[in-house]
Amino acid sequence: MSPESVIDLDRYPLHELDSARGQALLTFCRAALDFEGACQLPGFFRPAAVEALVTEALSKREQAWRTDDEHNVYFEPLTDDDSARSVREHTSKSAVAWDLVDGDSPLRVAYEWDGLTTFLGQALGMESFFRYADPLGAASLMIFDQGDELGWHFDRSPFAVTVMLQPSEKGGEYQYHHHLRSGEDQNEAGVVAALRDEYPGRITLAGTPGALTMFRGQYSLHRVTPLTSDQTRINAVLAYSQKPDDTMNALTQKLFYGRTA
Ligand SMILES: O=C(O)CCC(=O)C(=O)O
Ligand SMILES: [Fe+2]
Repeated sequence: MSPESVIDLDRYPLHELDSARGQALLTFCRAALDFEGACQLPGFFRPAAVEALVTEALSKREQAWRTDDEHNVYFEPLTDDDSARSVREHTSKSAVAWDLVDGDSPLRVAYEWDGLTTFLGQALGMESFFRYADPLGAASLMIFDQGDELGWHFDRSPFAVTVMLQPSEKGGEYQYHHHLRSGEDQNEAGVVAALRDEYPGRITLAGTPGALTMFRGQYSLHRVTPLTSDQTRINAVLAYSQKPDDTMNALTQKLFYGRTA
């Protein structure tokens, strides 16, 4: 399978980034990321690839690692005062690790193509940008069932990349508050207000099948709302690092995938 059969290069010319359309695409992505902290490209994966990946994810359900945890927005120890650290969030989902993804999976074909890595690094404005070398966490398939959600949180990584494969019917939406904090200002009052649904400017992104989303989740508080109907939400999470050959530590592997590798 070729990258071209997975990614719609007719619409998104990743193989010709120097062309006028390629440059316009990069300008569009950078502007969207600056403007609202996220850039969504609908129809990025072709329908046949999306369909194959939904089948693949569901066929690996038994091997997926199920997480069901309480945490705060910082993934730091919960406190019992009235700070943002004390607010309990819930996250549950099932993750199919990278080493379980098929050799000829459309996800592997896309992720391992340098053309995609180069494009994402340039769109996200990163001077150094590498595929993650982790055998479990490089690219994963995430499965959300009824009641599953990702509680409000800030990411550790400055950027994240996902591809929607099967949206949920009800709930399962990506919501965020753009730039709620910064490197200099934690804006704890704003965080507490957002957690109480009392902060303006909440943005909701509903992904369509095949849509690629880049977002900056380190300063934007975000979540995936609980799924309230039984249609499974499935997406792929593509991980990258600013360092070459970067991996997770064993503890993080255990937390996300239930094992080390
Ligand atoms: O599933 C999503 O749309 C968001 C994923 C996310 O926020 C994360 O993996 O930290
Ligand atoms: Fe996140």
